[in-house]
Amino acid sequence: MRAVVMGAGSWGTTVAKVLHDAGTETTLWARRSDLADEINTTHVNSSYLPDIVLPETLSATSSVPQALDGADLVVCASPSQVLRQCLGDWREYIGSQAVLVSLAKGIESDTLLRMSEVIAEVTEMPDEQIAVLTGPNLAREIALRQPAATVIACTDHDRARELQHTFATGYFRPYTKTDVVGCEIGGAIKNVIALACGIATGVGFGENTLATIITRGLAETMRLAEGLGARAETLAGLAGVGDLVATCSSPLSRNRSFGARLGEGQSLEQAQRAAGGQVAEGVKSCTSIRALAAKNGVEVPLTDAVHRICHEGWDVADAVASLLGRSKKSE
Ligand SMILES: NC(=O)C1=CN([C@@H]2O[C@H](COP(=O)(O)OP(=O)(O)OC[C@H]3O[C@@H](n4cnc5c(N)ncnc54)[C@H](O)[C@@H]3O)[C@@H](O)[C@H]2O)C=CC1
Ligand SMILES: O=C(CO)COP(=O)(O)O
Repeated sequence: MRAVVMGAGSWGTTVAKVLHDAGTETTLWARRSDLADEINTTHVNSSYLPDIVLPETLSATSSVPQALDGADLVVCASPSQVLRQCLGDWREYIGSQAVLVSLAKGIESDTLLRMSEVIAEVTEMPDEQIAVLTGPNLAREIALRQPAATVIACTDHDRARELQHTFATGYFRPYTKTDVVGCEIGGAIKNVIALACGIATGVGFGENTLATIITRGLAETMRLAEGLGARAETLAGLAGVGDLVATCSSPLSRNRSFGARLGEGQSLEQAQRAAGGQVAEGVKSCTSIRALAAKNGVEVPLTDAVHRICHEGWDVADAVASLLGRSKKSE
């Protein structure tokens, strides 16, 4: 088995380290040649994972043909909104028998497709060759080898089991699932809910507000996921509640931090500048998830409020009034 991780952001770099620790021969592809050089010579990715020393035998390249040559496992580590464009550049070098694993947590703008759907559309690979890895996995903690679990989902359970072995280490424990839809919807929405938690923290609201957002965010996630054919149990697991709790609670989350800056009064542009090139997927996915929900007749009031704060000029008071002024319901 030879693996390549396509994308040397914080999660791509970390997953390459996990695969290496799991005993899988792994190459990391970086868009920038200076970053590939830095990883090869200093074994550090100072742009995205400063202070983490990478294994000396983990090599990086910025050449797409070299990275993909002979790769059995292609891990797609680009942000959601550029994955299609990246796959277009990679497609001709991906072997017909290769297995593709998506790490991205988002819904594509305009098409409203999940990432595994984007991969299938661009590469024309069958579903049995496409999997998703998702769960409560803040990159820095995993890079420090702190224990955590994840989910590897593929419609072909045997394939998911093979990948489970490929990614398993003494600190990283993958579980398998066949519910790809539930896993991807859980991973995409939790970023939006983490933005909402960050906004609440930024304006100074406390734990009751956060617990309310997380719990009602989970309800919203389950409604949409089930509406799209997912199983409720998936959202009760690592890819749903697990990731939601980790992302909504941690100052390491880029989405939560982005939301906090908005809550403190920064503009979208100021918060984007402060993110320093790191992706907060929820900022774009709030709009695509809202549209996906509308298309399927599912109510997503928190996602709607985050979209309006990010893109329609609402302030937090508008969002609170709208959310708490909704018709009264049973839980
Ligand atoms: N960082 C984390 O803790 C985790 C991230 N993820 C997901 O992994 C995906 C990748 O995120 P990170 O590695 O964290 O990214 P990052 O925010 O650390 O780095 C940005 C990455 O995007 C690439 N990039 C930026 N603009 C691009 C463009 N126009 N074309 C191609 N590539 C471009 C950069 O080269 C870099 O690799 C995201 O969907 C994220 O939600 C999932 C689990 C954990
Ligand atoms: O997906 C993540 C943790 O599982 C990372 O979240 P952020 O993108 O908000 O940092």
